[in-house]
Amino acid sequence: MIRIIIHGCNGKMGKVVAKLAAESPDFKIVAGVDKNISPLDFPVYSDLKDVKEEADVVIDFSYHEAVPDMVKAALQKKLPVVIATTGLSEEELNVIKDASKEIPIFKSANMSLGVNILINLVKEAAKILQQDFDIEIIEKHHNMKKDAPSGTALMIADSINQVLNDKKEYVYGRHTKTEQRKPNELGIHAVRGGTIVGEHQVIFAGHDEVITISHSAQSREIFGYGALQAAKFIINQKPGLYTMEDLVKKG
Ligand SMILES: NC(=O)C1=CN([C@@H]2O[C@H](COP(=O)(O)OP(=O)(O)OC[C@H]3O[C@@H](n4cnc5c(N)ncnc54)[C@H](OP(=O)(O)O)[C@@H]3O)[C@@H](O)[C@H]2O)C=CC1
Ligand SMILES: O=C(O)C1=N[C@H](C(=O)O)C[C@H](O)C1
Repeated sequence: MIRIIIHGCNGKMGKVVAKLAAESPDFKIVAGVDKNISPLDFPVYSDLKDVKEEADVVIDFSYHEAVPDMVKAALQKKLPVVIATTGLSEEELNVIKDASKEIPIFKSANMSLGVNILINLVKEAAKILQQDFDIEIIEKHHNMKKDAPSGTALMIADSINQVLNDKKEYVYGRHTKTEQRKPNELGIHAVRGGTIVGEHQVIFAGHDEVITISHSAQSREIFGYGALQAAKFIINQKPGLYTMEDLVKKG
């Protein structure tokens, strides 16, 4: 049985992870960390460094500013970490990279299998269409999401740039633009409203034709399930920074 600490346990995703873990004989939530420390089915602390329970891994769905201290505490405790939180700054990413020299860290802006398949399809399309098609990404999320654009939209954009001969420049929305679109642009657009779980569309627009590759998350459970699979994977790895690609490769 894998013993888990959930960082951000009182949030929307923290609660989903706790519910899925409780339904499985393979996982046990031994403690949680959150700003709100009312106890759940497990003890809840305000800081990872104060957690007394023995654990095998930390799963983090919290807020970008909370991630560096969480990673430093995991490093002290020599605990592997699964990071799902998005909106991380360069500085926060550097803390993660440095820590991954000493502990195994799994990080993905999207824990669903589907988005990771979409990324493979989009890379193939981008290779073929790069000369004549404009690429734009539209993401849609619920009205409580704090970061924009989504981590997934940025991850998709970065994976497109990996395969292009001439790298694109990201353009976020176009509300202040007064000139026409340049060929080297990759537009990224964020929509926020209601309870949309998470939608990503990648549009390849050519002359008189448009190809759209899209993914629509229909529940938060797909992310929670992916995070638990990532936890199972990361506890057996050497120190390093791992992604969904590593997990999918492993089968
Ligand atoms: N990779 C993936 O597949 C997915 C990633 N995400 C990402 O995960 C993150 C969380 O999403 P979601 O659950 O919807 O967000 P919520 O706001 O519902 O949950 C975040 C939780 O973390 C808590 N928190 C904030 N700061 C701290 C801190 N310093 N220490 C401990 N806990 C803290 C929040 O408390 P309070 O509310 O009091 O601020 C809240 O309870 C986001 O970045 C989101 O983009 C979401 C879904 C899928
Ligand atoms: O905040 C969310 O809800 C989600 N965030 C992730 C992101 O920023 O890409 C993943 C998912 O789409 C849900």
